[in-house]
Amino acid sequence: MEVVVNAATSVDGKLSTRERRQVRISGDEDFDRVDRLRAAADAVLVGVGTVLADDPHLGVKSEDRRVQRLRNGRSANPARVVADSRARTPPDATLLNDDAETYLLVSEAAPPERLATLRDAGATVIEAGEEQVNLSAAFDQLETEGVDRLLVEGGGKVIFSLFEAGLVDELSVFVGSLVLGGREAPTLADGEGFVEDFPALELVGVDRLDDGVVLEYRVES
Ligand SMILES: NC(=O)c1ccc[n+]([C@@H]2O[C@H](COP(=O)([O-])OP(=O)(O)OC[C@H]3O[C@@H](n4cnc5c(N)ncnc54)[C@H](O)[C@@H]3O)[C@@H](O)[C@H]2O)c1
Ligand SMILES: Nc1nc(=O)c(N)c(NC[C@H](O)[C@H](O)[C@H](O)COP(=O)(O)O)[nH]1
Repeated sequence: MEVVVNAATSVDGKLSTRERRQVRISGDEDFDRVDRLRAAADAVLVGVGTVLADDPHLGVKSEDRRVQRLRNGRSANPARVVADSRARTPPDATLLNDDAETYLLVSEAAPPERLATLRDAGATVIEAGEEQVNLSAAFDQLETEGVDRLLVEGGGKVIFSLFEAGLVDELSVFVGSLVLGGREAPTLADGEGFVEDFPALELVGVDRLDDGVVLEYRVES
């Protein structure tokens, strides 16, 4: 499976404010670029922290692109995937609506009654890992469901875990012209952090977009 990570950060590497409040970091050109990435993906993944903070939809915004997907024999929208070890996704979350299929990646620690509620709300549950989701094992199961290209839209904890597990193939980051600051504010890669064996990135693209830049990398290890 090809795993593509995309995020928008402030110039100091933050994904949002210390209150985890969404900020408009990029602009319309970047949102259109993200829409193209979504349209090219079989599924779009976020961590449950992002679901709780932003209640995202994760669908393709452009009707032309949805129509093109249907013409190509695909679903109008990519599937939605939430890394959600303890099944904390609210049953009324927007991404559980009927616009696309939704997979919840959970661990053995997820309470069975939560799983029953979320299945009733339309989710397909994939279990992998004891305490936290074992992303590598969960991705193997997603692949059997036909997910060959997965777009990851954050947040910082999930992105770090994916790098730690060596699962990232491509990374694109829109760096906006603003400073959010705050040592508690989520960054592109949170979690424990690396002290050695940092992921090796090859810079393959630099583009000016909106009032910022998009940096594109291929991940070598
Ligand atoms: N600017 C952007 O592009 C962008 C994109 C997405 C999110 N955000 C922001 O990021 C913040 C949320 O990020 P976050 O880091 O708190 O949460 P996150 O979205 O990374 O979710 C973290 C949660 O995912 C679950 N999880 C399951 N398996 C995991 C694993 N193997 N490793 C790590 N986590 C696993 C855990 O329950 C964990 O608490 C919000 O403030 C949101 O607005 C910004
Ligand atoms: N490209 C981009 N520029 C930004 O300035 C910004 N704040 C995000 N943030 C991503 C984000 O945290 C959301 O999760 C999804 O953008 C929501 O997606 P929907 O519109 O609900 O489909 N992304």
